[in-house]
Amino acid sequence: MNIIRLERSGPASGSVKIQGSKNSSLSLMAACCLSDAPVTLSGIPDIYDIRVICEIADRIGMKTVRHPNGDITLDPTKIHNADIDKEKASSYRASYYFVGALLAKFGKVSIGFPGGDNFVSRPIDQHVKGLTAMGAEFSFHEDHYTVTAKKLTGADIYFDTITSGATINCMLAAVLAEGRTVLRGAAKDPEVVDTAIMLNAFGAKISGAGTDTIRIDGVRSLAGGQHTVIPDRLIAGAFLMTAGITGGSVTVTDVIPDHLGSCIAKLTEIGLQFEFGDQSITAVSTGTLKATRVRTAMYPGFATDLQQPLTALLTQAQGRSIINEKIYPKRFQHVAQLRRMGADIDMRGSAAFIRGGAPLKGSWVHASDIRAGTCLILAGLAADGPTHITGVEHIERGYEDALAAFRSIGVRLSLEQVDAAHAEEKLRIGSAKL
Ligand SMILES: CC(=O)N[C@H]1[C@@H](OP(=O)(O)OP(=O)(O)OC[C@H]2O[C@@H](n3ccc(=O)[nH]c3=O)[C@H](O)[C@@H]2O)O[C@H](CO)[C@@H](O)[C@@H]1O
Ligand SMILES: C=C(OP(=O)(O)O)C(=O)O
Repeated sequence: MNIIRLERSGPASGSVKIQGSKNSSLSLMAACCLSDAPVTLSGIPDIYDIRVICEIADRIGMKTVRHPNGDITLDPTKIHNADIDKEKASSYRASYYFVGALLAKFGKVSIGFPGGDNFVSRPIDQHVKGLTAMGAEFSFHEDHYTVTAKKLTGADIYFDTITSGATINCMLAAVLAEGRTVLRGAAKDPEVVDTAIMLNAFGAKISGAGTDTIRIDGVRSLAGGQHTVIPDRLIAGAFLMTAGITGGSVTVTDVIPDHLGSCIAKLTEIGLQFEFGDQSITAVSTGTLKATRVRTAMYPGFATDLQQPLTALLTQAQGRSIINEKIYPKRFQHVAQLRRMGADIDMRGSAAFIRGGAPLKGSWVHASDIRAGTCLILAGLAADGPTHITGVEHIERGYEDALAAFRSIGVRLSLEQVDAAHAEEKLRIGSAKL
């Protein structure tokens, strides 16, 4: 099996070109099914979830071609069924977008349950509620679910909670539905806006994306075209934090600075300084960090996907920090791993109390999901001795080439092959010491 080995590398220094957004790409790729002509997408990262989508697309008849310049062309003109491979659908989270994207055209979608990072509970009741209001019927089976709709009709939908997934899924379904759909309490995330911009360019009638009320007037068909995905604000945020934990200077390029507002505000409270270009942000840190309090929230609040790398950063901040995880109250799998490295963190319900300044020591640790992986890389940069991270496949779900990106700012890390039994033994010894 592969592991990442890294060690303290001094102040990070240099610049990183930020890849296209994973979460937006997942939505855009599925949204292409709505079109009646080929679509070319630029900036789609070459990551596990995208490769799975290409395989799913291939099986339903949507040919995808990755060009030498990295663009992907998807041809939805020959889609012949909406029977989505169960296992592939369950190997990543956002497979549910195929429901919204195929329901109007086929009247029935069969698909595996969503997978992806597991934070104990990730319900889809708001997807069910929204699509049901538009005329869909769900039926749940052991390893898959089916959604049928004789006709999709516009509806007034009040979400019970703010969800980017259900907002996008209902928006996709509404594009070819009959009449007007109004989504109230909609998510304002940049990924929602990116999807709406692309669909509008192809002929959809969506207004209000980026606010909490989105109106969609159904159209008969969409022409294809070209679209460039937005940059990955979550990867960019984690690189800014790398400057903080190493006392260095890191520039992220090809970003949209506005998408990182709450992250930058929080890092400023902690003591980082920033310079902005039109499409770049430089974070500078002396390495002296102040404790803070943070509550995760939906956009434009502090993103839950940045909570894990922030936890690593706060283990090195002077004083007591409190992180309150409001989106996924149990998203703290990384805490046990940080404790193994010497971090002083108490958990009370959905809050982590971090006494900053405890020295970290390199250890064997497991990345249970993408952002836990980023968190452990950051912690490893503040630790004495080498850190060995297992669960590399989770990190690879989010990063096109995490090693190259971290190396470009001077981080010393490598991918090593080890015997799985050896890694398990090392992790077992580490947890027995806790
Ligand atoms: C592929 C993708 O884009 N993943 C992101 C997306 O996940 P995902 O789209 O799954 O997350 P949502 O925005 O839907 O979830 C936000 C909140 O709504 C709740 N909820 C969601 C749906 C539902 O039907 N019922 C319900 O109660 C969730 O439990 C959570 O508390 O947004 C999350 C929150 O920003 C991020 O962590 C993920 O990286
Ligand atoms: C939770 C995440 O992804 P997903 O929703 O795809 O599991 C993430 O990107 O941090």
